[in-house]
Amino acid sequence: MSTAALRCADFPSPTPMERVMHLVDEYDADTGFFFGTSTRSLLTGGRAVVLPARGALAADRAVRVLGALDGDQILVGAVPFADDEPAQLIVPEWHRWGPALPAQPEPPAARTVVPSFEPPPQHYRDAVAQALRRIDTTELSKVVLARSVRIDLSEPITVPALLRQLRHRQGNGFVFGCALAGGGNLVGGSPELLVQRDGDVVTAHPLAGSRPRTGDPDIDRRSTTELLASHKDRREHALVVDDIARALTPYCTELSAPPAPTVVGTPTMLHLGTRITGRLRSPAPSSLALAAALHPTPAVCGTPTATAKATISQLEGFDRGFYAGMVGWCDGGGNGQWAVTIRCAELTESSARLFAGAGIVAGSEPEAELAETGAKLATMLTALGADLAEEGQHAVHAVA
Ligand SMILES: C=C(O[C@H]1C=CC=C(C(=O)O)[C@@H]1O)C(=O)O
Repeated sequence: MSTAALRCADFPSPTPMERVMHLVDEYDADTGFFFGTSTRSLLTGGRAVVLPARGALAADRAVRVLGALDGDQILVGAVPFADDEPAQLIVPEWHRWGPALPAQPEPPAARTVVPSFEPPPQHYRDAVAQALRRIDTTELSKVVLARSVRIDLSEPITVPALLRQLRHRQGNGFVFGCALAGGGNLVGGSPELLVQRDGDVVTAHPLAGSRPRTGDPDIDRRSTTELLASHKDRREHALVVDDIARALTPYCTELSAPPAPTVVGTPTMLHLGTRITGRLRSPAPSSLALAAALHPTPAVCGTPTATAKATISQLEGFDRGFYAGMVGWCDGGGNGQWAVTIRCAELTESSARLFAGAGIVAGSEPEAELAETGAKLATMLTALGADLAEEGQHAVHAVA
C-alpha cells in the first residue's frame, strides 16, 4: 500500500458534522459534568465543593449548601438509586450554558463485542417469575426489575463522542455525562424528566409502560394503539402518576395531570407518558429538594416503595449504582432540572456497563420483560457502535 493510501485510511478527512465544535468538546473526563436538552446545554468543570454524603442525606445536605451558593453558582451531579451509596453532587468551579448539542447522525465505528450479562438472562426471567408470585400473594403491586450488561471496548470512546451519538438517539430527552469520583463517567440519554422547577412552576413527566419501536410505521402505529389500550400497561403507568401526584401535592397550590397518558416515542422505544404540572406554594422548595422527595418513583422502584426496594435487593442480583437514580442541576434560586438516570452506562477507558429495567405488575410475562429490557439496552448499545457477537445478540434481544 502506498504512503498516500495509508495516510488516507488513518486520517479520514473530517465530515462537516465533525467540524461543528460544541461546548461538549471541552468536557473533562476527570471532573466534568454535561447536561443537555433539545434546546440547550450545560457544561461544568472543576469541583469547588464536593458533597461526600450518601443518597437522600446527600440531597438534604446539598439543599443546605444551595442556600449558601454565591449568586451565579450552581450545584450539579448524580444521586444513586440506593440511599446508602455515595452521591456525586458538586458545586463546580465554573459552568457555561450553550446551544443544544448537535446530533451526530453518522453511526460510530462498529465494534464487535461479546457482552457479559451480570446476572445472566435466565436469572432475570426467574426474578420476574418470583416477583409475580409476590405480587400475587403480598402487598406488592409493582416492582421494576433491571439487568446489567458489561461490554469490553476494544478501543475507548470519548464521552463527547458518545454524547453526540446519544443526542441523535434520544431526540427530545436529556443527555448527560458525569465524571465519577471513583473513576469513570456516567453517560446516558434519558427520555424521562423526574422534576423541573422554573420559578413557582413544577413539572414532572413520568414514563412507564413500553413497547419496542421498530422503525416500521405500520408496526409502530399498531404498537402505539396496543400500548394505549393495554390494561396492564395503563395500571403500571397509573401507579407512577399517582405516586408523583401524592408526593408533590403538599408543595403545591395547584396540581394537574391529563386524565390519560399519551405515547412518548424515542428512536428505540414507545412509552406511556403523563406530563404533571403544578404551582408551588411559597417558599418553593428547590428543584433538588423536589427531586429528593420524589425519588425513587415507581418508574424505577415500585409500589409500595419499601417493599419494592426490598424485592429489588433480594431478586435483582447486582448493584444498581447510579442507574435508576437522578442526574441534573439546581441553581442558587432553586430552579433546575433532574432526569431519571436510565438508558445509561458507567463508562471506563476499556469497558461500559449498561443497565435497563422494566416494570413488573400482575399480567407481566418474564420473556416479554426480558425482550423489553433488551430493546431498552439498544439505545446505549447502538450509540457505542456495539455490534454484538451472535450469542450475545440473542440473549440481549431475546423474544418469546
Ligand atoms: C426503568 C427503565 O425504564 C422506565 C421508564 C420508562 C418505561 C419503563 C417501563 O415501561 O417499564 C420504566 O418504568 C429503564 O429504561 O431502565
